[in-house]
Amino acid sequence: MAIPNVRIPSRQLYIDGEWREPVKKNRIPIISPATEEIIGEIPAATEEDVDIAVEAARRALARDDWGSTTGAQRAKYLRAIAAKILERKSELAKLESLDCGKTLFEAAWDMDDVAASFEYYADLAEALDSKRKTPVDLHLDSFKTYVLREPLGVVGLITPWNYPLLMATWKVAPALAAGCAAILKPSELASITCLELGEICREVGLPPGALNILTGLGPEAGAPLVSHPHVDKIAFTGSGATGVKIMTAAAQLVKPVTLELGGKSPIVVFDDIDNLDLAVEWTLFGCFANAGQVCSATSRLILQESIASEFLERLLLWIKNIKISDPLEEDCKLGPIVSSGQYEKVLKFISKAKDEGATILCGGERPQHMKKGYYVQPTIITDVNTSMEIWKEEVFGPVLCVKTFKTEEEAIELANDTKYGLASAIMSKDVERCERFTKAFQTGIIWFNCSQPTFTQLPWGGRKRSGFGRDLGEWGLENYLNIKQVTQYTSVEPWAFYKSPSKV
Ligand SMILES: NC(=O)C1=CN([C@@H]2O[C@H](COP(=O)(O)OP(=O)(O)OC[C@H]3O[C@@H](n4cnc5c(N)ncnc54)[C@H](O)[C@@H]3O)[C@@H](O)[C@H]2O)C=CC1
Ligand SMILES: NCCCC(=O)O
Ligand code: NA
Repeated sequence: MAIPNVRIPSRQLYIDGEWREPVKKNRIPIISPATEEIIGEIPAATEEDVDIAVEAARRALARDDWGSTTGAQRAKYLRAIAAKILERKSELAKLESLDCGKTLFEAAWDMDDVAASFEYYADLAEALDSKRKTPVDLHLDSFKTYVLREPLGVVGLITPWNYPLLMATWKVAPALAAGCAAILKPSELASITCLELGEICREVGLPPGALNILTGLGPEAGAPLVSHPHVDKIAFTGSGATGVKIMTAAAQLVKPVTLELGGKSPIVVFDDIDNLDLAVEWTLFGCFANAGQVCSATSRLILQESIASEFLERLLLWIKNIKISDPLEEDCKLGPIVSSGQYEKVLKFISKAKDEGATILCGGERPQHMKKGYYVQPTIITDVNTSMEIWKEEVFGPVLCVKTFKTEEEAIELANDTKYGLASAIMSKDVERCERFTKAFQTGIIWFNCSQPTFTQLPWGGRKRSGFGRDLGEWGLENYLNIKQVTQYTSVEPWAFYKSPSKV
């Protein structure tokens, strides 16, 4: 096994610009998904710590060094954070790989994306200065009006373990760019790099309380954040079940939420593709990258019948080349699932598919050569029907299920046959057909002739049970802004709605 030359820092909660022991002094072990060993621990926040962090955030907003900053001033902090991420890229990538099991290559990719997101929102923070106050011309002599874009306030950011620092960044960077004070609650399954973000913020001198990081369990640290009366908004990425709990709790206070809740996304492959291998590779990447633990994973392959057997044969050949190993090993292309709970859940999905009559074309078990760790072979499931659980539910593992179609109408019907609506992909050389599918797909993200490439500038989010609201791009920034209209009466004439007593 590769021995990582990286030390896991021992950290406390990051509150008010300082490391602070949780009030109840609880800690949670970090379990390596590759070895099943305990490799460290993280602090476990509870309601008491949430209260302290919320107060620190409120004080930051009330202080000039954060609450009265211009976008350009905040951009300097964001750029300094980006620079530190890049400086520590190799160490952070290793920490993330150790923590959640993603391959070192993908973790390094993510760190580049993290730095790029901070840079991107630094640009948007600067641009915000000229858009902060926008006059609206009513073409009236007696009124002058304008619209202000202001920071929304204290925001709670609750994030998952599949892209630990990147998912946090998609929320932290725009929240800070907007001028909010934020409380980040990363997943208890992968918090190491999010705590390092705290250290980076301390080093770059981010004003105390602007960002607070509370690690801990969902019900203990996440739920009190959602129900806290002084948290003005919750932005969440994670499971549908938790999304429902968050929306229900937030509704009691009429608190706005944005929810990114994953999916069961289709990839539709037509027989007119010029290059079979190209389509095969995108199909694999779309479902097996990050061991399939991707909210937008295209985990339903909808394949034109005329090329089905040839396509599946090619898939099987390509799968043989996927190196399954410790994620820190060079060229590893498939690491373990994040935790024993998630591992068991993935295997249960596979065995239920078998019980329901589907065929496991390949994979379906732990790889023989991996004696320890939560590894699952890349798995392809055929003979699937639309009432099976494997067709309907998000697996969040390296499991692809396949159905064939004859006509375009049938393909669209199968693609949209899901309660989710995050992403869809189509592989075809017919541009007009791709455009017809763009209109027909009931999702927020559409890929043509690829699956998964994600760019900071573009909106990210879904519809149906995949949630609502958008991360990334300018839409990501809007999440953290309050829109305030100001209407000024400029006439010297009385309004004259009531009869003036002076005229009686
Ligand atoms: N949309 C996405 O990107 C993700 C989807 N998932 C889906 O969720 C399934 C389960 O994964 P989990 O880790 O259990 O996801 P989860 O939704 O429980 O966890 C996500 C975050 O929510 C927090 N949380 C949990 N309960 C909470 C509560 N009552 N109030 C406030 N915050 C709470 C967690 O601590 C974590 O920070 C996966 O199998 C997958 O299907 C998981 C991770 C990411
Ligand atoms: N490529 C980023 C995917 C993000 C997500 O799983 O939520
Ligand atoms: Na972990």
